[in-house]
Amino acid sequence: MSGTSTGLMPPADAVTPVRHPEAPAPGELLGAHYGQCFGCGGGQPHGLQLEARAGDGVSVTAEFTVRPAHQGAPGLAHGGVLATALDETLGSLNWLLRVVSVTGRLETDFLLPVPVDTVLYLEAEVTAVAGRKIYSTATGRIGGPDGPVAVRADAVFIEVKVDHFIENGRPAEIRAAMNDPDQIRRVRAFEVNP
Ligand SMILES: CCCCCCCCCCCCCCCC(=O)SCCNC(=O)CCNC(=O)[C@H](O)C(C)(C)COP(=O)(O)OP(=O)(O)OC[C@H]1O[C@@H](n2cnc3c(N)ncnc32)[C@H](O)[C@@H]1OP(=O)(O)O
Repeated sequence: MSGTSTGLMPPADAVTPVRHPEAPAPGELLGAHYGQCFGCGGGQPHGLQLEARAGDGVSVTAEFTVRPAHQGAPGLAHGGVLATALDETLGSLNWLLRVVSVTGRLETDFLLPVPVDTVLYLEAEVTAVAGRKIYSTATGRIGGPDGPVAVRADAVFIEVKVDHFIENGRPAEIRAAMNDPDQIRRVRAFEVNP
């Protein structure tokens, strides 16, 4: 069974998403938005270390290999980890729009069990934008990029300013991030005036 709740339906005044003219070229690796991110950061040994690439239009692709640290049942990926992979892939659409946004709502369908060592082939695209609300959808396939869909999600992300993180993040990590020129460079790729 699969369906989409009304909170995920774009309103009548929603517009077609526009790829930012300075977005990374199709095929380009996007890199982590934060080195300590559980979804994409290289500094998290048990994290997903998901690598996303720009696609055509306002879309991305990504791959994630399920490791033993990601189990829920014996030999199978935890559903929350799979939801994280979808969330992270959807979050990397920020690079294509060049806005900063956070997940407001994420609705996930789990269609097939995903064993440890499986590569999950993810695709995500923005479907509509209404003010600060960014509507998007993602799939995760197994067995190859054209294999069966194991997980899918619909989401609404909400555009925020960088202040969202500065005001809400734990001060020690915020200070470290603001003192890291590489982190500041990444934020500038999203926002003109971070
Ligand atoms: C120096 C440091 C640098 C760090 C540089 C990092 C940069 C790169 C970060 C990228 C990160 C990505 C990472 C992966 C994705 C996560 O995992 S993000 C983490 C999980 N998400 C969160 O923590 C979000 C927590 N929620 C919140 O903070 C607040 O609820 C939100 C989402 C900001 C919204 O609050 P708000 O700004 O007060 O918005 P509000 O005015 O209530 O609503 C605005 C509109 O959105 C709608 N809306 C709000 N919430 C929802 C919802 N849940 N469902 C549907 N619609 C909603 C409202 O109905 C409203 O619609 P309209 O009235 O305009 O039609």
